[in-house]
Amino acid sequence: MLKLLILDRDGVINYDSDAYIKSVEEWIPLPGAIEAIAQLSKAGWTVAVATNQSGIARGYYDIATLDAMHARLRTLVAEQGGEVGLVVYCPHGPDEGCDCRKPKPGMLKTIAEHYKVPLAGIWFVGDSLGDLEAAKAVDSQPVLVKTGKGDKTQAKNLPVGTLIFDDLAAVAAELIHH
Ligand SMILES: O=P(O)(O)OC[C@@H](O)[C@H]1O[C@@H](OP(=O)(O)O)[C@@H](O)[C@@H](O)[C@@H]1O
Ligand SMILES: [Mg+2]
Ligand SMILES: [Zn+2]
Repeated sequence: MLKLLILDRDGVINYDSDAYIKSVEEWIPLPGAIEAIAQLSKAGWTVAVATNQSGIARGYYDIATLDAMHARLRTLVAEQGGEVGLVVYCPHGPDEGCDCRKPKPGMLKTIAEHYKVPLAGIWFVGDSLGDLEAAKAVDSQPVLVKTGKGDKTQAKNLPVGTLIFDDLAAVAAELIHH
């Protein structure tokens, strides 16, 4: 069976900002995150991404810029000998009532359907409560990292069973070495 790991983007792979990540220049990997994805990939994991990007709906940046950020992610991981799987984003605003914006699980379902694997038990790594709730909604495993908004999120009422790690590197170490 495919070893699938799903990651949130901002605050997990790259630094987040309350001013949104609006350009490739603002898209800066967190320490160890690129290496973690490459190591997971080389260890046989398929690493997919599910990210809210309401900045598109808000007009802060366009799809071409978003694609350039994701091309950069792929390039950096490839330089470490790994690869990034499907990247799914929700470009909608909070008031559009779409099915893909977390905490709705639509993006997780899209990824699972793409790879033809069940979502039950799949680890979804995020820094926001909405990430964890999206996981819980489809019986995936909510995993919180303390990077990005994770420190603040940890103080909230987390879904039962949420696993907590310092950062993506710690998640990768757990999955690769256990
Ligand atoms: O963490 P992921 O899902 O990869 O992306 C989060 C971003 O889309 C942005 O999400 C926004 O929330 P609103 O969309 O404005 O509620 C804010 O939290 C921003 O700080 C953040 O950069
Ligand atoms: Mg995030
Ligand atoms: Zn959406």
